[in-house]
Amino acid sequence: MIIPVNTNTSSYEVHLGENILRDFNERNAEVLKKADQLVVISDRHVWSLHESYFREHFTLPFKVYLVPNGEACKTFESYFDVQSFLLKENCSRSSALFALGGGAVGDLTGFVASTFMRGIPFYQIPTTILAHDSAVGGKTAINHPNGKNMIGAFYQPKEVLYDFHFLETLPVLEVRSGLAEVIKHALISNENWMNEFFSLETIESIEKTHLLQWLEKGIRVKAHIVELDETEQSYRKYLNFGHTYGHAVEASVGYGKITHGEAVMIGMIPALMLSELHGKVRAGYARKVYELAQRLGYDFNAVLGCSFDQLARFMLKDKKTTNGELNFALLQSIGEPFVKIISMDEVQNCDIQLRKWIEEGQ
Ligand SMILES: NC(=O)c1ccc[n+]([C@@H]2O[C@H](COP(=O)([O-])OP(=O)(O)OC[C@H]3O[C@@H](n4cnc5c(N)ncnc54)[C@H](O)[C@@H]3O)[C@@H](O)[C@H]2O)c1
Ligand SMILES: O=C(O)C(=O)C[C@@H](O)[C@H](O)[C@H](O)COP(=O)(O)O
Ligand SMILES: [Zn+2]
Repeated sequence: MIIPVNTNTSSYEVHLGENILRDFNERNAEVLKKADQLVVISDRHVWSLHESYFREHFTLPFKVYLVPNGEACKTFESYFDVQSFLLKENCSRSSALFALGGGAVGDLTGFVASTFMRGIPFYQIPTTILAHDSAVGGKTAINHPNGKNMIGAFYQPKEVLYDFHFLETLPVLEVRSGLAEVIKHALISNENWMNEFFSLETIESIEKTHLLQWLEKGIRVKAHIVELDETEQSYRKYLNFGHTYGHAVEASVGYGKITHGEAVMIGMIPALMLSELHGKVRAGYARKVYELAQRLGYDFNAVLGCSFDQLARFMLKDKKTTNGELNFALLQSIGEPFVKIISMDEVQNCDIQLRKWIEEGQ
């Protein structure tokens, strides 16, 4: 299956399906043969699991550079190390990069590609469910102690190659993490789709065919929004649903201590509470999603490990905050997002409510 993405600055395709890595190579052989170097950036864990499949199906010569697993690679150090490797290997403006991994590897590689010799092509080869979101749309970044994804660029990949073969080794924790962004895509786009999740009892009971259909739907939602607004001037803020509070939790507990998806699921609960107040989302909906999250095993305890003051400091640095005002992505109704300025006191009320729910459940 192919999903086209046409933004203001570029057009590319997302190819998705089982065992499609070899097709990718054949399809792009002409262009790739012109490159003087092909460099695969992956993390140590992904490479240890998938090196042989990758080598078997990626038939052109390439070099590989491995970075630390997960969020630990979205640092200035890894950024510098990859750039140094590219220089050592005499890479040039005719080289191309391949991000083989989850969203962390994709975000890092994309940012390196956007700045190496002022920009070289890169390809996304996502290996997680979460990366149905991160590999599409061209947000690339590394973290700063002062906030998530603070240093980055909008820089679109040349192609996204989503070979479902890679997903077979994902542990439940990572499936759960990815599902949070899938649920976000449903919440901001389609109530009927969102209703499908309420019948879920456990992560393990999700059928693979359903999961793959949801990934496709998620990619379509994302692609559509990015096509309307590539650089987050307006509609793209909807894709940040759950992230204002979620990113604050992620940064407060320490990057990589909880998964990104877990943080997003946590952040969507205050966003839904606010949507009940400021939109027409029916009373009790935030609680219903919280209970779904509990059934699926999302761990909300990270919230209790951070003070609201800490969270507030990070929220004030959110990229959507302007002149000290928090611009929250909210829902008018399920599937109908909007953005509204919300006072910190209101967020604190949601935080108090959420902490009560978490403590009651202990
Ligand atoms: N750019 C965007 O638009 C965007 C969107 C959403 C999330 N993100 C970013 O993506 C990151 C999270 O993404 P993620 O959870 O995919 O990334 P990740 O790269 O952190 O991967 C999570 C973990 O799963 C492991 N892993 C990856 N693929 C595997 C596989 N096939 N089998 C077994 N283990 C595997 C990794 O080694 C890592 O330990 C965050 O940094 C988040 O900020 C970016
Ligand atoms: O693509 C987008 O736009 C998103 O907001 C998708 C989010 O899921 C993703 O986590 C993104 O990296 C967050 O962006 P940020 O600008 O808040 O760092
Ligand atoms: Zn996200």
